[in-house]
Amino acid sequence: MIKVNNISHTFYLGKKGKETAVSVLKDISFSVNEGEIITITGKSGSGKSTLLNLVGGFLRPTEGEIWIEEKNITTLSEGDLADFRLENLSFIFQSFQLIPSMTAYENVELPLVLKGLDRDIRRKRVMTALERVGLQDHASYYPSELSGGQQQRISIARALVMESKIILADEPTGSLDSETEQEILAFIKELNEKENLTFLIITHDEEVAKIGHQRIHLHDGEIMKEGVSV
Ligand SMILES: Nc1ncnc2c1ncn2[C@@H]1O[C@H](COP(=O)(O)OP(=O)(O)OP(=O)(O)O)[C@@H](O)[C@H]1O
Repeated sequence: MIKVNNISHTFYLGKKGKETAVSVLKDISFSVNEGEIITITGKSGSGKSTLLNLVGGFLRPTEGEIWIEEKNITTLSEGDLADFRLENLSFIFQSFQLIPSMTAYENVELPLVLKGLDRDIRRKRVMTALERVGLQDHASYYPSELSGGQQQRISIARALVMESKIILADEPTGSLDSETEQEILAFIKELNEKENLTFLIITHDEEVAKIGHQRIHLHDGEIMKEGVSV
């Protein structure tokens, strides 16, 4: 389902002709099966976000290929990549990235508006997504009226509403207290088990990493250890 083949990534900083090369990822390979949770840990600066941005198609690798759902995304044009992302990938962020002036309902609805779907279809899908995260009664609340855990659930609903099978998560519990972190992790596990959703989660937290069926640890842009939980 996701295959990362010998990815390397280098950023070039400074003026053309005088660039400094910063090698951030070196020869990374792994694959993720449908319905699997993979967690990627590593210290700050180890390359986790860069790897997530590559798999999400926001960056193109300097070397190597990334295959998602049998498609080599590294060869897609910008337009095709944007369409592919919309159809196949959803994202969850540490900071939730909800729009403060929009209600929970409107935040979840937004990607469907961008997709150009009709109002009736949108309503059905938004209410189903809100039910799936247990917040159907909070549709008219603004983000500031919700707890951190509830805001993350709304951002998960916004990911679910797209009905993609793969969710990429960047420190999904990084802004939550430990009790709420456990609640959100249990919810991610439930979604994974009940709905066979695939998660790629980056985290610096070993506790969060434990939910991975497969675990990768990055050190200075290289895979240092891989593990399979028991
Ligand atoms: N756009 C960029 N241009 C140049 N260098 C970058 C860019 N993005 C990231 N880097 C560098 O790449 C390295 C890895 O950064 P990355 O954000 O992937 O690490 P990370 O493990 O996600 O860190 P954190 O946990 O702090 O978010 C860092 O040294 C960073 O300075």
